[in-house]
Amino acid sequence: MSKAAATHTPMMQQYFRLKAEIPEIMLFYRMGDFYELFYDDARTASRLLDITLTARGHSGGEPIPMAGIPYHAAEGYIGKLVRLGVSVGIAEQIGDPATSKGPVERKVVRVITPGTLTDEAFLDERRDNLLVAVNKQKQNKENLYGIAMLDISSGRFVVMEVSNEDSLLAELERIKPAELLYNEDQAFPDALTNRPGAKSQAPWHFESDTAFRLLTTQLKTKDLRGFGCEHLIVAIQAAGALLQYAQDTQRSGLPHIRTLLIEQPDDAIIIDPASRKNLEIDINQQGGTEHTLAWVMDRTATAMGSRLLRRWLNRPIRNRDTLNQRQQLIAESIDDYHWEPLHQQLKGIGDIERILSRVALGSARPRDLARLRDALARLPELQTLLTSLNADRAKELSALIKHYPEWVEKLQKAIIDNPPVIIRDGGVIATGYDEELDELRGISKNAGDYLLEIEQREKEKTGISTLKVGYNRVHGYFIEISKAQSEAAPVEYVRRQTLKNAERFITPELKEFEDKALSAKSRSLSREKHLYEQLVVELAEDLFSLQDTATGLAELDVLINLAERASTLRFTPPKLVAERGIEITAGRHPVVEEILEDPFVANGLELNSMQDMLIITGPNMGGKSTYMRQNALIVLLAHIGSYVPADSAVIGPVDRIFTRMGSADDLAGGRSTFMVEMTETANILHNATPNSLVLMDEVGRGTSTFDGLSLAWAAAVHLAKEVHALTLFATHYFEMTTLPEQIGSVVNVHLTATEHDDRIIFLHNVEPGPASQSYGLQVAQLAGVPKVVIQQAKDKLHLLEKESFHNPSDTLPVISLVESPAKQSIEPLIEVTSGSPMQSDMFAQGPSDIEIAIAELAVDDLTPRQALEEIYRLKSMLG
Ligand SMILES: Nc1ncnc2c1ncn2[C@@H]1O[C@H](COP(=O)(O)OP(=O)(O)OP(=O)(O)O)[C@@H](O)[C@H]1O
Repeated sequence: MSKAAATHTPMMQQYFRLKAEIPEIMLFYRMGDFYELFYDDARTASRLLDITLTARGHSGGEPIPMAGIPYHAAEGYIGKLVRLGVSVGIAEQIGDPATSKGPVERKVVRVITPGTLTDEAFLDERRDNLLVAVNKQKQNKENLYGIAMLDISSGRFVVMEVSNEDSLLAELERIKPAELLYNEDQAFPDALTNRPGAKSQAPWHFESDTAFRLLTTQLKTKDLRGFGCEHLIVAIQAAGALLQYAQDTQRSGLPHIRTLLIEQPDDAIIIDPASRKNLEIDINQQGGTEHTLAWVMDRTATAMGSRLLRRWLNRPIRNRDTLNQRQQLIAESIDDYHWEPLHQQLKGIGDIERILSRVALGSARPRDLARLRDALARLPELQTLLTSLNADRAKELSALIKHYPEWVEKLQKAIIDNPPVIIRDGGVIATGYDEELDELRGISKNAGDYLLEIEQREKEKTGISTLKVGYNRVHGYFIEISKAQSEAAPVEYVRRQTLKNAERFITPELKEFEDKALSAKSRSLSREKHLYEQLVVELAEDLFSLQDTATGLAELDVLINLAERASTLRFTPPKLVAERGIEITAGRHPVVEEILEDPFVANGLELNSMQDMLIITGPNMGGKSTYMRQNALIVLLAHIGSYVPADSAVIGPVDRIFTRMGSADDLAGGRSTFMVEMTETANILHNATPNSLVLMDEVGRGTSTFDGLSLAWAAAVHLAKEVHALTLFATHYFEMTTLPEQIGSVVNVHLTATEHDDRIIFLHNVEPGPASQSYGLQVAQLAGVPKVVIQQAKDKLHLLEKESFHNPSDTLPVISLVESPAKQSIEPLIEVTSGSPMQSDMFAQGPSDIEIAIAELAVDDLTPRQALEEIYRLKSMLG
């Protein structure tokens, strides 16, 4: 303790001791009915929570800044702080104030951090809340990254390793950690360390031996071989740091963490952060959840199902057997609407996954147990419904889910129908569950009746008419008999008090009643608490089996949900095949179709080894982006096991989905729109494979026409000739439509539109061949650009078209491909030839006559007179 601290009051000294245990964490220090915060914690809390900053006395001669939060309202404030990324430590009084010398003993009983939340009140029920640790190691000159993640509210604990920084960032974008721990001795990119909730940890947290010991102790195993991850050293070190942190914050065992799962990057379709954003899987471009794929696909009955569905959508898998098994269950559920009663049953199940974690951590609330009781009571009916499905996965899930008749009976007997939120004030345990509790409750409730009963009985027994039972605070319960009759009191009556006209007695029975009655209330409360805790402990003994049940129910919920969606939205089962390619007939965009009031125009797609790139042209607003995205979403849905919005779909292996689509500046990252566009393009060119689905939308539009077109061209050529990726390439550069003439596997398609009364009508049909017209001005008119501007644009367009006709060498470039001799050579040769009807580039015109004249002036050689003449000449050229 510092010298200054030594001059503090004993209470403040205790505060400092506790604060030193968790220096980085905001400390809530319990004082009676308040939590008090001091110094910087008080200042920060006052700012963040908008609460008054005051002072509590002086310490070391200085006023102590203080902010107070009422105990009963603490939950709301803590929730707000944690959502803002602040971790909170709770110091409770654990000593007995009556017997304490000096300040009552206090202890930090819990630390609540953004990534280790379990309370229902703090969590978003439809979103995983993950704690993640990352670690890095050089291996053969390459970096290897280890990632460990834990959902403490379900016990799911996963490790993985990735081999480069991009993959690391991509995984983090998928996982979206609420809190992220990284080794402070290692260099990580700003994109990682600047994430909200990122925290550096001392390097020794990541030591192998400690990690191994912690993990084997937690998982109760001798080594990690059983989990198949003993070779993932870098990830295991991260897992050790993570587990240590979780244990430190929970300050209790974590029995619900019992296994370690491995995610292999190759098991899933890889989606980089930009593509994830573009595809709007569960978060839209604005950061909301509306109009996303999850928004359409999620009608799950339980919150745990909803979270699992989001996990699936964010990590589509590639294992065809698993996917086919899911499809099989969906198919059977659609038959005869089997999904409907199952969905109804699941609705009554609730979020038992999170309830069970709270059971494991000993923090389950009465309503948790009531919900668990109601959920378990539904299992027999649900199991019966499941038996009507023959799919292998249905049988496996049924085996996982099980029955718990003893628990249903016990919980039904133990917990009242609608228990209060907390156990503190009692009223949770039902009558008839425990004799002792019933008796204690009976005493406090029926004390009056009982006393009358004793009085009546004693009167009859003794024949003393003046006998009555009474109570005062000093002497407690007594039997009072008038002086005159007091001699007739039986021998077991013990004299307690003599009054002027009466004697007061006590009997063993009354004494016993007194003991019971006086303490009945508090004893019934503590008995109730004890019984409750016992129930939670006993439940925890069945934890593993109950957790399996929750896992099975969550998956069943997702699959039943997919069956409902398929049936309601007219989806069909995709065929997953081993041959490369994608063939879709009448595909639809699941989200646009939902939002659109007009009918959605379905479009097919055919990509295979003979034809692996489509150049897509068509007017703005014609539906190019929609078409490209719908194909990516169909592929994605097929890889969670879902049916897809198409009349039919045959899908070969897909290892990655890349999208390069409209982007904004990355101002925070210091990158312009064009820079973002090119970074994403580079990523695709480097990493795409023949099995990758690549969507390129208007590549090159962020720079001058010549540069943009050249880049777009070169990128397309590289993808078509070198990578052979399955590519959809939308462009407004009409010149790109000549590519199929040079590369056999590239095909033109276009989105159709037609003109009616000078207005454009979009037909949204994908047809073979290039678009014949661009309709840019019509779309601008549609968008409300002022009439005079449209007219001016039309005039300019005519002029440009005329000039391009008369003076071909001044106009647009058409690019012809020179066979690229080597793999690296992706540079096209630009030849300036005839113009194009599609797009004219005002800025790409050659210099005007007047510009040429000015450029040719030899200014230094002119006399003043000649200079004046030149000015006249130039001016006349303007006229
Ligand atoms: N197949 C379709 N059926 C019905 N409506 C469609 C279809 N495709 C697109 N649309 C409608 O057209 C709008 C514009 O589509 P989209 O953004 O895909 O056009 P685009 O060709 O990519 O335009 P731009 O070139 O300006 O980016 C969509 O928001 C949707 O309302």
